[in-house]
Amino acid sequence: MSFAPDIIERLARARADLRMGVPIVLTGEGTPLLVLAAETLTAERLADVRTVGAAPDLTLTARRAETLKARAYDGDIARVALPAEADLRWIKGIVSPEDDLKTPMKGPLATARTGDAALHRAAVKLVKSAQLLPAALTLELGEAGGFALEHGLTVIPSALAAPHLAATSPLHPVVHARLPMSAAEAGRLHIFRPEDGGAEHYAIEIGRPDREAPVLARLHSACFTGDVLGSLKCDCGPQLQAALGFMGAEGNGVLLYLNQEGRGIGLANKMRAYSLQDQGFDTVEANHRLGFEDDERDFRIGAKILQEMGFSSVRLLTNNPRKIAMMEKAGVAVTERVALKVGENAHNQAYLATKAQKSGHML
Ligand SMILES: Nc1nc2c(ncn2[C@@H]2O[C@H](COP(=O)(O)OP(=O)(O)OP(=O)(O)O)[C@@H](O)[C@H]2O)c(=O)[nH]1
Ligand SMILES: [Zn+2]
Repeated sequence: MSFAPDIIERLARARADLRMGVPIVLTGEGTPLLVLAAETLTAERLADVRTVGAAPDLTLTARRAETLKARAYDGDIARVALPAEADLRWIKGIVSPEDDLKTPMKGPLATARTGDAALHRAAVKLVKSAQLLPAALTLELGEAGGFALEHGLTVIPSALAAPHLAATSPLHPVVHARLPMSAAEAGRLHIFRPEDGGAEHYAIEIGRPDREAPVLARLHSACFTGDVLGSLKCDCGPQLQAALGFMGAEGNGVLLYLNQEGRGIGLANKMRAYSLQDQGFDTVEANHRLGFEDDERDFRIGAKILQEMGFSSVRLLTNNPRKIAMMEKAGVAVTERVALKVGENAHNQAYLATKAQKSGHML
């Protein structure tokens, strides 16, 4: 019998630690690494890191490095040597693009080209999975166990963590209850909870769809600004209402409300992207300047929930070919694509055009 947390539980702890600014320790084949999320780093902790001995690096994604004109010798990441005089402001300026236009010359930045970067890569992945800016202050430790014990830090063995950072967590139904809605009186809301301590996702079942036939389905990603505030910058609110309306009119359907705000980067980062959009960058460029890929969502979650509910084929309401491909790959057949074009306005025309040009959306 053991009360000790397993690797999934330790990863959940590590994410919470990083979000609060607490360091964690990554172990693996190479030298153990002390990891702090750059976004939540404080001046006090930076000063503490400098007392440990080794010279810290600032590990960034290659996307962010490209914006900073820093060479990414490690492929998808870059290890920037932290100059001895660099203070907290300097670090925040490197990892966050808010001031890119005000202070465009941040370099030249020296990046490491030798040594093993596997743990640095794992560090960025972990920080990103905590929905923080994908950048970490990383410091090689002589020894991990005693240091972690002395400071009460969470230790993550990277080999054990890797499969869980790449996989979709299993999800389990928690509860469901009747929910009459204006779009459909015969509604039922199901709550699904992932095993990894991440956000819950919801399924809105309308009517009692036949599990043996393709169900009219929508994978909707949370958009606080569009869904709740009626933002005109995107088409999410009208798409949500139209999808529920179609299902109500047919009498059957399933709408998955996936808590993957901002295409998986979280609301804070989406607002950072919006601020970059106000400086003239489009939705894809803004994500890249922040260090993210165009779309960080894991659509396998949607397939898992549908399968858990007993569905194996869908008529999918979408204009996004990636959603169709990912559903098929995850084992849910898409027998038909049902177009969902609503909510175009003067504010979101460029956004929709960019999605068509750069993300392959069907117009
Ligand atoms: N990062 C980022 N996310 C955005 C932006 N505008 C909207 N979003 C998010 O994008 C997601 C909307 O995606 P969906 O409605 O599923 O749209 P889609 O991928 O275009 O696919 P379909 O609507 O099915 O065609 C939501 O999570 C929004 O919060 C933006 O400018 N930047
Ligand atoms: Zn939106």
